[in-house]
Amino acid sequence: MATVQEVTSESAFQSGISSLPPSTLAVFYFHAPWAAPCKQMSVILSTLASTYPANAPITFLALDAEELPEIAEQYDVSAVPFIVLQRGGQVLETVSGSDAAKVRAAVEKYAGAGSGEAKTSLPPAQTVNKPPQTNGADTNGAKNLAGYAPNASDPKTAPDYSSGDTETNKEELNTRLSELVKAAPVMLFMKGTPSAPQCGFSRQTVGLLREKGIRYGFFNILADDEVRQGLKEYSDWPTFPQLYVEGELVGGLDIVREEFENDPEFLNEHSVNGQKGGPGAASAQTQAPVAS
Ligand SMILES: N[C@@H](CCC(=O)N[C@@H](CS)C(=O)NCC(=O)O)C(=O)O
Repeated sequence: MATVQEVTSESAFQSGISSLPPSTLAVFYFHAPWAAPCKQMSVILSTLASTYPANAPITFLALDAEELPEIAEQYDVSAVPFIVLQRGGQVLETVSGSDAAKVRAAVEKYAGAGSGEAKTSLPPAQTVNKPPQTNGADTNGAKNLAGYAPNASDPKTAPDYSSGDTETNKEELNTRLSELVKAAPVMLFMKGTPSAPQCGFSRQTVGLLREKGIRYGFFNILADDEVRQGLKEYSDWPTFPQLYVEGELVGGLDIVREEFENDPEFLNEHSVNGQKGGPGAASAQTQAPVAS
């Protein structure tokens, strides 16, 4: 049966894909070790892979988006989990977030169904009735409810918010937010991505961080309305961007700009040239894509 192969270097990736027959469907799975939803997606993908025989014209490759930033950038990975389906060098489809049914439907659309003898049960492939998108500006459709409210977009299995679950859902959301704000030592919650900001305030904040050589992770709040609205309440801060250092809110663009003006040492230890750089500090700025 087919398995998911972890790719550990760019050269391994390049030689791996260049040796694929043009008819083989390649499924690239970008993940990050700290992103809880990736744990679930890893299980989903190995289960899905196991439904195909080893000699089927399909290959599953897993890539750590932070370890392999150039490949992640090449495929516009702005959030993890992120799945790319490619054949003959052409990207056919991408799936952002960890909706198992969506991933399975996409793979089956291009590779046909596997034997159906999955190691563990998978949700059936289905056309998901998505609720209306609240953010038209979402660039990649990323919506990461998985791990917190699986299949929330499926009306048959979506949690019933009217039946007294509200407190639990809020707790789950707050747990998720408290993890997200600490996902990297410096975390920027912004509209869009550093390479394609969707709002002038976010663009200027990215510009400042870049100018100062700060290493940071980012989260595109346009891709997740739950995080967008939840974070306002969680941090009692009504707008974006929001910059966090070690999980603590610094503020928006105005505050960040003020901090840089008033304190030449501000975020210095997180800069590429910072004294406390540690391993990897000499490398280029890290913009860790964060689960969204
Ligand atoms: N003065 C603010 C400007 C930020 C701002 O006004 N952001 C607005 C427009 S991009 C916002 O996030 N509104 C709430 C929302 O869109 O959810 C700052 O320093 O960050």
